[in-house]
Amino acid sequence: MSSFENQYKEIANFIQFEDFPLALKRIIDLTLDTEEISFYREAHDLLAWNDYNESNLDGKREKYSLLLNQLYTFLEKKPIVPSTDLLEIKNLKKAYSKSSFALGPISFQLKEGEIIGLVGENGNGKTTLLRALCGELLPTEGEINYHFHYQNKYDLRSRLVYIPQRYTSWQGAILDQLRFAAASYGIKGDENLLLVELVLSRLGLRDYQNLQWKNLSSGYKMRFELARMLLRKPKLLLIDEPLANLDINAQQTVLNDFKSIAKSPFRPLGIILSSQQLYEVEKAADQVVFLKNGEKKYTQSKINSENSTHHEFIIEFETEWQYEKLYPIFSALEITKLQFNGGSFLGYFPKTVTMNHFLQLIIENNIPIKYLRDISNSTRRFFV
Ligand SMILES: Nc1ncnc2c1ncn2[C@@H]1O[C@H](COP(=O)(O)OP(=O)(O)OP(=O)(O)O)[C@@H](O)[C@H]1O
Repeated sequence: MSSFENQYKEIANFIQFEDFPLALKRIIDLTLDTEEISFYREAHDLLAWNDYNESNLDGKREKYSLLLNQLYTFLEKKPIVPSTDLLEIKNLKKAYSKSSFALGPISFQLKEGEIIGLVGENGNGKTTLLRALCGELLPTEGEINYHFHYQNKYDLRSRLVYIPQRYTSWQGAILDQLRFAAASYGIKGDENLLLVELVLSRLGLRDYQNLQWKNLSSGYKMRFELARMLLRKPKLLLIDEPLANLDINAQQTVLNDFKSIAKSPFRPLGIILSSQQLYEVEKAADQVVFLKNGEKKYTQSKINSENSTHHEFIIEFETEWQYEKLYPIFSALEITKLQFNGGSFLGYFPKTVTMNHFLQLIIENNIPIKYLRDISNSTRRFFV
């Protein structure tokens, strides 16, 4: 089954199980993928109908399914973009004249449709790396190769979008700002308003479109930046700490948004994001690059399973039981180390041990467990 068919089935499921907000977001993604004004109009009409039919579930099921099927018929004829290389950095280094900090050497590759999560404690070089990648900082050594066509530095900056931690401030209502941004990217006439409305809806900004930028919360300011990004259709999105000002639900939502935007079968995008939210980033990213004192300590990859082969089974768990009660039980699994870090235990076992073995022992011995996580392949193990 192609990635597009999977996408279609997933949306059909959202409709069937009445998750209409999620279905609508994904229908808008497909609508944007068509790049056809007639579909922008259809989706716009659906949004307008929605405003007066919030509780009409049967109507929603019918209308959403109709548009989804029309989109499917159109898009199944559109060629799926094969995943190609987007960015390669080789032995990149950056030193500052007024600081002892030095980034690198760092090497990695990014393909279209992939997400890289940059993780690491404060001051370990995440922002420095993103600024070097967007051309704001000149590397001291090494290479940055962008595998997409651009004519000059200015053109390069229009093919990639860098969203820093501190946003530029904007004047006026966000609808007007986005319409202006779209016009400056060459989107004129009816298409301008239709596209901006879709993008506003896609990012949950529809109810705030007439607010002044300065009155948006920081989470919504980030969404506004993403809306500007979607209008520009870049190849590469570099974004510094996008989860920093979001509550836990919004973090999940934004990461899922990143995933579906990056993995569009027709207009894929590469994303590099930095974050302190290790678990959330690990779930969404294809590769996690862990920076420590400016150096790449570890890359976790979902794409290349060789990289994720762990040497031992490490489990983080919480229980009220004490060390002396636990250790003899876990020796049945040949535990090599049991460590308490204040809040939780870390158990280190040979790599032949699996989660099922561990769970079996927990159940057989009736150990009360409050929290449990396999961190054998997680960068979490470097933080504990
Ligand atoms: N323009 C600069 N001149 C001199 N030193 C700098 C400059 N920018 C950053 N640094 C130093 O480089 C180091 C890495 O900073 P950077 O902002 O890249 O880390 P970070 O991992 O993004 O941190 P955070 O999570 O706190 O944003 C820090 O020690 C910082 O003081």
